[in-house]
Amino acid sequence: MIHRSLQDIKKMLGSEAVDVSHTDPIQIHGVSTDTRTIQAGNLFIPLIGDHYDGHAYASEAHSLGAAAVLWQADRPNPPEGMPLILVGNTLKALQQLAQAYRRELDVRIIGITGSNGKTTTKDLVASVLSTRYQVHKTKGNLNNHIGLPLTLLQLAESTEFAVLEMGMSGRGEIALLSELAEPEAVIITMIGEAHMLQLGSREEIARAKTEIMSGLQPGGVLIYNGDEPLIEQVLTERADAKPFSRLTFGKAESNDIYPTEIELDPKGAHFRINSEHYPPLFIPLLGFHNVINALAAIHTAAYFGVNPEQIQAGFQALQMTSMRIEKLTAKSGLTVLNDAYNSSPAALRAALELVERLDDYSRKFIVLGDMLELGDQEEQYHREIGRTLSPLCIDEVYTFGRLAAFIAEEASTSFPPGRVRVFHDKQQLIQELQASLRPDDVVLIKGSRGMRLEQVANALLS
Ligand SMILES: CC(=O)N[C@H]1[C@@H](OP(=O)(O)OP(=O)(O)OC[C@H]2O[C@@H](n3ccc(=O)[nH]c3=O)[C@H](O)[C@@H]2O)O[C@H](CO)[C@@H](O)[C@@H]1O[C@H](C)C(=O)N[C@@H](C)C(=O)N[C@H](CCC(=O)N[C@@H](CCC[C@@H](N)C(=O)O)C(=O)O)C(=O)O
Ligand SMILES: Nc1ncnc2c1ncn2[C@@H]1O[C@H](COP(=O)(O)OP(=O)(O)OP(=O)(O)O)[C@@H](O)[C@H]1O
Ligand SMILES: C[C@@H](N)C(=O)N[C@H](C)C(=O)O
Repeated sequence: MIHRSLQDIKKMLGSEAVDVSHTDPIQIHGVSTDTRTIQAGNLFIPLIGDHYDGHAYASEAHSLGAAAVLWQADRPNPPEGMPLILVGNTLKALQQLAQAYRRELDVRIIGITGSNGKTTTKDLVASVLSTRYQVHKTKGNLNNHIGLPLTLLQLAESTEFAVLEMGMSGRGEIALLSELAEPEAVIITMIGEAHMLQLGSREEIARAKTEIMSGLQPGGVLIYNGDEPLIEQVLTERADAKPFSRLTFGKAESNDIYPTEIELDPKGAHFRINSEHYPPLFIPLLGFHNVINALAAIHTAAYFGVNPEQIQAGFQALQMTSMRIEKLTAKSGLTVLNDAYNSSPAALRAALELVERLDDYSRKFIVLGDMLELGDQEEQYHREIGRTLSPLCIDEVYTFGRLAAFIAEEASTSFPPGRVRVFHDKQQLIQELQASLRPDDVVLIKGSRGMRLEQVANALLS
């Protein structure tokens, strides 16, 4: 994490800094925007949010050990008796400080975006690079205009690689993140339908994702899913002036790397790729889509000099973020596939394809929550999923939420009576599942973040 004097911080803030209250040698150790997690020595940066104004917590931050605070100049009554830097805008100051700190480090940065697979690919890339380098990766899902700057400010001076997840839900957001991080390599995992509400079409989603090019260093590399024609299309539109190289991955043999043999089993995926330099590979992740995510990690690792044996070792040592097709076993023996972090049509199709292939369980249940932020086609998207469900591959369908009920309505036309059930009360859903599920069953749980379906997974596991 950042360790600098208050005077240095003021210099790093550049034009954002208006004035500093102290000239004595105050040392800053790390940054916090939240008094609920602040550490002694931190610089407290109060942000103005949806529920609170962080400036109201500046004195509390100081009493909790903050070494200094930033204060937005248009906020009344700046506190006295604590080291303080007056700034034009605290959010912009956070971002400016993060970029300045990044530029002082020797760190090499990899940025990852895409509709789905960002977090998984970030964890895979970090794991394979860690076999050779000191790597820092985005913690959890801290991937937006606040989370990414905080991640940059967490970097140690000795960090060699930073693997940063870049999330968005609207135009211009990825460009900002890329320009803050100034990556040497960028990855676009795939283009789905997530955040269609804000963007309106998959073409616009692709344009938003390719904004990641805007901060790419000259001579950098773009690693992207070659199965998605929209990426090539919008890249042509961009006509980025700076030189960059490109590497493709995907299922099609037209990609630079593609899988040649795949065997999915209950513990993960065995596969080979189209290069004799690579031994058979294994990832401890379920689903074909994760093989594709692993290809992105292979490209990235090889680009930075990690050899095939180190790549396989990295896959074996994978530390995966939770709630991404997380396979868990209840005390009863029930298998829970907790995929509750988020949902969107492409992601749900990937998860359902995985479940349909499973054949080690007595019965297969799916619990599907609403897919949010899909815009005016939301009902159609849910109905399309419902029409893909077959009683030959899935035994029981449980839905939760207004939109997921459309999945059930369509599925009911092909499932026997009583095998498709609609819920709008989470506790009732949990009770019914607990009454129905048996130890040798498997249950997939998936819904958008706003549905909080991890509460269902946790209840079944307790
Ligand atoms: C601003 C902030 O960090 N808020 C976090 C805070 O929320 P809360 O409602 O409690 O506070 P406010 O935001 O209203 O308060 C303003 C500040 O005051 C501080 N404060 C408050 C109370 C207190 O007692 N002391 C205080 O100091 C407070 O800390 C604020 O700084 O807490 C919540 C619970 O911990 C956090 O969830 C909330 O974080 C917000 C949502 C946030 O954006 N956090 C980032 C660090 C982050 O990266 N969060 C990720 C999720 C990011 C995400 O959704 N990504 C999208 C793609 C990007 C979409 C983009 N358009 C966007 O807007 O995000 C995705 O799909 O992946 C995470 O939490 O995992
Ligand atoms: N390459 C992929 N193609 C389609 N779906 C995928 C892919 N990778 C992951 N998924 C699905 O998306 C879910 C979320 O994966 P992950 O968290 O890695 O994506 P993300 O892009 O970080 O998502 P979010 O934007 O919600 O944070 C997975 O559990 C899986 O269902
Ligand atoms: C917060 C936003 N990026 C997100 O994850 N939206 C999903 C669809 C949700 O809120 O459930």
